[in-house]
Amino acid sequence: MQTKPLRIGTRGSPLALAQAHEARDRLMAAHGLSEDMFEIVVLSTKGDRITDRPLSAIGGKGLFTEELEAQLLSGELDFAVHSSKDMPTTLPEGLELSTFLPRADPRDAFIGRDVKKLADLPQGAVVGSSSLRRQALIRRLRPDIEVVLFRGSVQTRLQKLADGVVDGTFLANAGLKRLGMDDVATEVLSVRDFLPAPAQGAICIEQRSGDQRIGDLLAPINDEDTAIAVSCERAFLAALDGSCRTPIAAYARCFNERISFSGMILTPDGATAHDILTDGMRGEAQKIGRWAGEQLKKRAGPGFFEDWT
Ligand SMILES: NCc1[nH]cc(CCC(=O)O)c1CC(=O)O
Repeated sequence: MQTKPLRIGTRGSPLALAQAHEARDRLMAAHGLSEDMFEIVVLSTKGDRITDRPLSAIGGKGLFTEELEAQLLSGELDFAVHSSKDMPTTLPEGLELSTFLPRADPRDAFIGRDVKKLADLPQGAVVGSSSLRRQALIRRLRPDIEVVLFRGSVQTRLQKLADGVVDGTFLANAGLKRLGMDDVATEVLSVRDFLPAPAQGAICIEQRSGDQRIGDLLAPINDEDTAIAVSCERAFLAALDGSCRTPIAAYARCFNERISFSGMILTPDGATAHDILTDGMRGEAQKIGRWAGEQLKKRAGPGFFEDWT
C-alpha cells in the first residue's frame, strides 16, 4: 500500500501544468487512486527564466529538463511529465521516457489578427515565431512574409498579436487545446503544408530506468501507437544529430501493423528543403526513422548543415 504521495515533476507554465494534471488524472482513473496520492512539484528551469533570446541561441532543449532530471536522479521526484517535443534525443544516464499519453492533434495552428487563413495574409505581412521550423516553413510557402522572433507564454504572444506587433502567429494546436483555448486558432494547418515538429502533441513521462514500482504504475496509461510513432520521429531527429539550429519536421502514424513516416529538413530561409515519405512495419519504427534521417542527410550533403549553423 502506497503511503507517501507520488511526486510528479513539472515546469510551471500553464501548458506544463495542464500536462501534469492530464497524466495525474489518467493515473487516478486507471488505478482508482485519489488526488491526495499525488503531489505536483513545480520546478523553474533555465528555459523558463530566459525569455528574451531564441532557445537555439541559449543552448536548446536541455534547458527545460535539467532541473527536473537532477531531481529524478536524486529521488526527490518519482517521475516527470513533459511535452515530448521539448525532449532532447539523448537523456542522462539512468533515465528513460517510459510512457506516452495518447497523442493530441499534432498540427500547428495559425492565429491571424485580420485574416483567418495564412494564405490570405497580405503581401509583406509580419508573423511572429521563435521556432526555426515554423520560420522556415512559412518562408517556403510565402517568401514575401517577414518573420520576427516571438517568445514568451501563449498569453504574451496573443497580447502582441492583439497589439498589432504582428499580423499572425503559430502555436501547436495540442497546446491550445490543453489550455482550453483552441477557439483562438483561426486556421489549423495541414500536415502536408506545415509538417509538425517531431513528437509534437504527445505528452511523455520520464522516470528512472529500472524503477519497477513506477514502471508498473505508469504502464496502464501508456499509448502504444503514440509511443511507436514518437520513437520513429525521435530516431529521425537523432539521425540528423538533432542540431537545434536545423529546421526539422517529422510526422509518423501507425495504421494497424504498419507505420507511415514523413520527414523534412529545410534551410532557415525555406529556400531549400529535402523531404521523404516512407512506410514499414511498426516494429521497425526506430529503424525507419533513423534510415529516413540518414537518407536526408546524404541527399542534403554536408554543406546544407554547415553553411548557416
Ligand atoms: N516549445 C514549446 C512547446 N512545447 C510543446 C508545445 C505544444 C504542445 C505539444 O506539442 O505537445 C509547445 C508550444 C507550441 O509549440 O506552441
